[in-house]
Amino acid sequence: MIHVQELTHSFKIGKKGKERQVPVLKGLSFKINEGEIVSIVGRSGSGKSTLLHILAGFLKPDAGIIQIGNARTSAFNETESAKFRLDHFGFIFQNFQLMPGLTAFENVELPLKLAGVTKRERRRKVKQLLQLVGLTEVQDHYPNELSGGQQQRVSIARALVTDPPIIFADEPTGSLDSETEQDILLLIQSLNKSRGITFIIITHDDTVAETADRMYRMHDGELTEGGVVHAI
Ligand SMILES: Nc1ncnc2c1ncn2[C@@H]1O[C@H](COP(=O)(O)OP(=O)(O)OP(=O)(O)O)[C@@H](O)[C@H]1O
Repeated sequence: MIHVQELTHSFKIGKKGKERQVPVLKGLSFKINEGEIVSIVGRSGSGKSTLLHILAGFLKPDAGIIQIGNARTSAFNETESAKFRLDHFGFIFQNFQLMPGLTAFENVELPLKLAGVTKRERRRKVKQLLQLVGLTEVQDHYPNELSGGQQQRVSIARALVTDPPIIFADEPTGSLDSETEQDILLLIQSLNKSRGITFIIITHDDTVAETADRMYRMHDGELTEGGVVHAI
């Protein structure tokens, strides 16, 4: 369970001597249950990325409490945040963020290599995940030899390889056509069901957001649960 209370954050902008504080998160309180798919939807500039960076421990909030399971992560220092992130979070990005010089297999293997897992165990795990996401046939291809949907599958397998209980998906279908988008959203749903992984999907797209179990709308630094659609 992720429990966020009264989270606030602002950025300082403007020239030196003329800076002003711009509030970006204005006292957010919400919960995300274990094993849920939750979407956070909002227009560009509404504060979604800032919220993701804070939840994942890349950025310290000005104030507020974040509790993840038994951990009060908002009180962590940078080292504690980094360790917690490695153990608990996986990430999927709009532009996949694959290493261009590594094959699909090697991209998925990399986090295990960095964690010092034996070669034998790495092979077993990577093969199992590539099969799960339907990429066994193209495991020796480099990212530029794969379609967008296949690249996103590689990045999903890479996010899963360390068995994190929570995966942050930042515009996971933003670079995909609508058919491939459906495939990836179905894959997320099936991984959520089969492995109980919590997914937090950040998106500006209502259609994507509505595929989640629950949806929060971010508007002007505030969060409301449900599908209140604001005029564009
Ligand atoms: N490092 C920063 N310094 C100053 N202002 C920032 C910084 N990062 C973000 N902002 C501002 O905070 C607000 C929220 O930005 P954020 O990136 O969180 O929005 P978003 O909803 O993720 O947008 P997008 O969908 O375009 O990524 C914006 O007005 C942005 O200009």
